[in-house]
Amino acid sequence: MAKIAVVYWSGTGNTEAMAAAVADGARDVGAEVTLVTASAFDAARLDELDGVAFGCPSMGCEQLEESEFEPLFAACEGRLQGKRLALFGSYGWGDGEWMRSWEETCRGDGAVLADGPVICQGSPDEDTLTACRALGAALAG
Ligand SMILES: Cc1cc2nc3c(=O)[nH]c(=O)nc-3n(C[C@H](O)[C@H](O)[C@H](O)COP(=O)(O)O)c2cc1C
Repeated sequence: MAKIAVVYWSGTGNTEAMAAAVADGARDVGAEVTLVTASAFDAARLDELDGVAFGCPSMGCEQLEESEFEPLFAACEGRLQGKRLALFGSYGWGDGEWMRSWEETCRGDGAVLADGPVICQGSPDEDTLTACRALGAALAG
């Protein structure tokens, strides 16, 4: 059974709803899933996981949220070599630039993207939640 963590930050609940759907998708294919906020996750736990999904909305100016999520992600970066990874998050008015740079950073860290990132504007609709569940299943598969 694959061990997966879904680690997210969400200010107003949009990325949180996506995180729950990613976790559901991974559970649906039999994975053991931990759904956890960035502030409650420890980078060292990555070593015991088969895959990790990170979720963070576009904040700052097309950046990761800087007080909790970015420091956690920075602490994880050295442990991403060869790690199966999925990315997701919500944005407001941009064109997804934060996710393109984040994906590039993760590839540079040696992570293996299980599938393309899932992003959505504002709150996730049913299609987005379906895509999130598929992302979780791909990560666990
Ligand atoms: C301080 C702040 C900065 C933001 N910066 C951006 C941005 O650069 N680009 C963008 O598309 N959306 C930006 N947003 C909008 C959020 O990404 C959007 O509201 C998102 O749905 C929030 O997701 P959440 O509910 O998971 O917190 C920003 C929002 C806040 C509060």
